[in-house]
Amino acid sequence: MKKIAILASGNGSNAEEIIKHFSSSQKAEVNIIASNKKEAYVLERAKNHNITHFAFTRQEMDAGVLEDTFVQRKIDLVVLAGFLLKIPEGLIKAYPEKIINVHPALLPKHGGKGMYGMKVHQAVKDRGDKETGITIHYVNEKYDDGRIIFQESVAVEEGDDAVQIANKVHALEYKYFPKVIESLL
Ligand SMILES: Nc1nc2c(c(=O)[nH]1)N[C@@H](CN(C=O)c1ccc(C(=O)N[C@@H](CCC(=O)O)C(=O)O)cc1)CN2
Ligand SMILES: NCC(=O)N[C@@H]1O[C@H](COP(=O)([O-])[O-])[C@@H](O)[C@H]1O
Repeated sequence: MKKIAILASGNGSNAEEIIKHFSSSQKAEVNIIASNKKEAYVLERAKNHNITHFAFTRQEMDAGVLEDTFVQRKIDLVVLAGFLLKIPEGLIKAYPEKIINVHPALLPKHGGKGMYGMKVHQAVKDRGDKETGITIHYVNEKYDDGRIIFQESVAVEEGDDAVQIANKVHALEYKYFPKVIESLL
């Protein structure tokens, strides 16, 4: 049974879709969920699904709590699902090409420091892009710079506001992220 760890900083709707996708799988399980925000709703979702979960501070992350925990639990794949801190070198070294992230745009467009959540969708709107989408990529030491694994696009229509764009992107995430994760295990 392959073991998945999820890192998230907020609501956790992607985490929930991943949990549901693997809930009856013989191949893999969501083994642990962790957040840098003790009040993040993703931790409530983990609790509701009886999945081990914990909160950590930036200092604890920089001291190696994530790689220590994940190596001890024999985690096979680390999944970033709305995680908003930079993954430190220690975790990347411990999990080379084993940390993946979903970005809510078609990288290299609208990526990098400061580009997360609604900020991304507002940028798509402000730029007047005719399409947006999702990018699933390996995580390296820079933001949104790792090797791209998968992209899917969706049209941005004239009257779409940032929230409507976000909803379209979320639909793509829920449809494809769990399947791409499964394909990597
Ligand atoms: N080493 C890496 N760490 C992370 C990556 C990555 O590619 N390499 N991806 C991000 C996820 N992400 C985009 O997909 C992303 C998340 C957050 C930011 C950002 O600018 N964060 C702010 C802090 C926000 C906060 O504390 O609430 C910042 O760094 O100032 C950019 C991109 C996850 N980690
Ligand atoms: N740059 C990183 C970034 O913006 N990630 C985005 O945060 C959202 C988290 O939603 P969720 O907590 O409901 O899954 C997702 O749309 C994800 O693509």
